Amino acid sequence: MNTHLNLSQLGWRTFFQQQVTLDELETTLIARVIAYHRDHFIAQAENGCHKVQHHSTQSPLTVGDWLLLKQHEQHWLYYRLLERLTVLSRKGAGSKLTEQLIAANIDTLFIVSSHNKDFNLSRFERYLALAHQSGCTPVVVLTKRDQCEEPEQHLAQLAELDRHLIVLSVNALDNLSIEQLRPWCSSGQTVAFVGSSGVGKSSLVNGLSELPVATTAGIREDDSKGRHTTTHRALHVLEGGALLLDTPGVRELQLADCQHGVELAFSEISELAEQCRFADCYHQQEPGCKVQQALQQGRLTQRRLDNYHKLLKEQQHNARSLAQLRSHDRSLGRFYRNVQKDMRNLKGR
Ligand SMILES: Nc1nc2c(ncn2[C@@H]2O[C@H](COP(=O)(O)OP(=O)(O)OP(=O)(O)O)[C@@H](O)[C@H]2O)c(=O)[nH]1
Ligand SMILES: [Zn+2]
Repeated sequence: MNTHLNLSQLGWRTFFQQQVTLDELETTLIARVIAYHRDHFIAQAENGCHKVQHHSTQSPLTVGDWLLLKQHEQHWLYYRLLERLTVLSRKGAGSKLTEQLIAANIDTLFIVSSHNKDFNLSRFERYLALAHQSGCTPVVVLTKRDQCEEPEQHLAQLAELDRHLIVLSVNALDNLSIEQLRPWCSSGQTVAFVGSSGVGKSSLVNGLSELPVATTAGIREDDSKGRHTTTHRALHVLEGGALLLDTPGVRELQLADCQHGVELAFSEISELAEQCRFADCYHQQEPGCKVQQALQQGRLTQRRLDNYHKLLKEQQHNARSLAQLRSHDRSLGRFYRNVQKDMRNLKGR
């Protein structure tokens, strides 16, 4: 990344500015996290990149976060995290339930799928719920238009899902075709791409970049022994000035604490459900169920209703497990504090 980006090119805007006091403006450095590691991160400020130590006791950070840093001798120290405009998170990998921050302050989430067997409405619904929950604007990009006989069919199905949804249909290998993505890629905007393997995400990214992203991906930094090491950079500048947020692992998205996002992604079902006779209607056999009525009248498909129930169930399961985990963490924290207090009391005796 060009080390001479100014704050607005890095995505700075009024929402963040309003959180900084006059005193902080004078005494701290504003920076954005562009790469993240277990015990330190790389933050980019107007005066260049800085390696900053981070401890597990400090609030968790993720790529895209805005921070205030304070100088101490030769080092920059993490001082304060600014409130996020959007945050993308997911359930932790494997059976261990933790909430993982994927990225923060993304403006546009490009949901990529191809115009072929990968095209799957339920998968779109999952991604849309996630985008809505995070606060990012979802833009669906259908690739491989050149290999599809009837791309219009897919467009019609997506319009049925949500007629306000922005859907672009492209040949990712044709630079003229991917110009359609440009309106979301201007300077100061932060974008990310999600979608299954092989749908054309890299092709899109490379088509939108001045340089192949792979060649710009390394950051050289000096480790504690003065050796040069290279780390993966998660924010890249696209042609036109947008920042591309690219981290591994966004592909196996699961829902966590995402009921609001599911309700937004299935807004017509939520609206119907509000009119059901019973407030706790399961939309199965209950009399006066507006959802079942819409199904029978062909205004709603069984597939969509099933996926709505499936995603809600999945997110409820995750949310419950997360709540248990948090309460466990809290009681563990209390236990440690009590032990520390006891030790102090013992020593003080
Ligand atoms: N004809 C055609 N081929 C495409 C298009 N988009 C991608 N491809 C091809 O599909 C293959 C996969 O594309 P990638 O861009 O690597 O897909 P990806 O989503 O980045 O895949 P992962 O890196 O596995 O996540 C490549 O051989 C591309 O050349 C398209 O719109 N039209
Ligand atoms: Zn009902």
